Amino acid sequence: MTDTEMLESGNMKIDWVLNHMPVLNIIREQFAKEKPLAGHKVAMALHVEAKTAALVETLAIGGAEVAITGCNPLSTQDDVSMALHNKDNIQCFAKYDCCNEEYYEAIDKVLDFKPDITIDDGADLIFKLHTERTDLLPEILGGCEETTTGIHRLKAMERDGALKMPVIAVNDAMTKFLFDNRYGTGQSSWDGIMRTTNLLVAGKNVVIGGYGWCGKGAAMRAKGLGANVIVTEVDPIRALEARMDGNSVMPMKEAAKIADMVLTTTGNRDILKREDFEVIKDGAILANAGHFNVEINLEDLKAMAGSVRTVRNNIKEYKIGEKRVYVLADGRLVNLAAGDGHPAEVMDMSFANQALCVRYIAENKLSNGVHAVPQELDVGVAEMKLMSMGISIDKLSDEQEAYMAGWETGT
Ligand SMILES: NC(=O)c1ccc[n+]([C@@H]2O[C@H](COP(=O)([O-])OP(=O)(O)OC[C@H]3O[C@@H](n4cnc5c(N)ncnc54)[C@H](O)[C@@H]3O)[C@@H](O)[C@H]2O)c1
Ligand SMILES: N[C@@H](CCSC[C@H]1O[C@@H](n2cnc3c(=O)[nH]cnc32)[C@H](O)[C@@H]1O)C(=O)O
Repeated sequence: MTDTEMLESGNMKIDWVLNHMPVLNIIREQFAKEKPLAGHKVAMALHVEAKTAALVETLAIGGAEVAITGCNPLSTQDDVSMALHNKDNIQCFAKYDCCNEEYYEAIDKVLDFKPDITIDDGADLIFKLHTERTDLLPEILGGCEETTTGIHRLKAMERDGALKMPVIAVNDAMTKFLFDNRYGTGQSSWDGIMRTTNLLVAGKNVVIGGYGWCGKGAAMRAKGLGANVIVTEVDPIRALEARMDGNSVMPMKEAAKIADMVLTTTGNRDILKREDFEVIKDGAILANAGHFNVEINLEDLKAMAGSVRTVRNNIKEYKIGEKRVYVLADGRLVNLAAGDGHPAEVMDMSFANQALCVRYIAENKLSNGVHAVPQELDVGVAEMKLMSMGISIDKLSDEQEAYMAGWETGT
């Protein structure tokens, strides 16, 4: 593609998703009128694709200057990156398939811009700010974190007294994780796996590693596609929930023997490792929708494999003796590295929360530590989403409110 074609393609992708992000559009209109972010500099490390671009534009419309890079070496869409870089008050440094060095150089470039607000997906910017770029911390009003694992890391920093800035845990908003992690990952992971492999899911043994919000969504959609779903867990309550939702539950070492496809969604490392590869079924297809590229231990797989070759775009074959094991998108998030990420309607709510939380940080002085998304913002996003869907709901009467709040009546 020529540069002009790239630009056009990126802008068309952004226009398409914007037509399906009604809540973000309401916020854009408010931001255009009120300019709540005037004078602020927002640094971002998120998946650079069209829905993220819609968020970036919204912040710029609100008056902010924005610098952005990727949060995963394989999730950037270069046409969208170029389209963003060509917009007023926006700089974009993200590049698809960058090496480790380029990835962290781009994080530095975003920080060179001396932001006062950050948005992370996996805490990359905040980690740098607390290690090599501590000189920038005094200017930081606060940050937002998009994902579960990022929040685990930030809470660990807070526990150790190491977190020196306020952060809003956007992932933990109800209108984020209940929809994005569950329905978003549920749909987009299978979209990524199916378009990459061109294979049938029906009738296959599908193993889902982890039964958290992402795992629940992925298992639910695999079942809907006709798979026999097997869940692995380490948490007894979630394992029980998985069983009562109709899935089989067993340790990975057992599940690997019968798996046609494995999808990891834990946020933890080594969900698939040497002992599982030793027993894994010939032809098994492995994908990750959890965190970075640590859930499938590729070092173990490489060490065991006699040969490795690319057999189709985004599919590597590892040959262990006569056995073949296929890894999608190098074990990175299959929905973003081998797909277009979550559906626009879902990211509409996640990114509405981000935009409102950036505004909240700009307008309120927060203490250092991890903060919840204010409940009124979270409920407000749900109300706007329902309104955009043409759905109205009932209201509590005064009598009902009194009945629910009191203890004198009711037996
Ligand atoms: N692909 C995406 O677009 C996407 C979207 C949202 C979240 N995420 C990421 O996915 C991961 C999961 O997020 P979540 O919100 O579902 O988290 P969660 O905490 O709700 O669920 C994780 C589950 O994995 C289980 N687990 C941990 N170690 C395990 C092990 N060794 N074996 C089996 N199960 C194990 C936990 O018990 C838990 O039930 C995180 O890294 C998050 O950042 C990815
Ligand atoms: N950056 C790490 C952490 C996991 S990303 C998981 C996050 O990606 C977000 N996400 C999923 N799909 C999209 C998308 O299409 N655009 C932007 N963000 C997305 C989602 O909100 C989720 O919390 C990594 O790449 O491995």
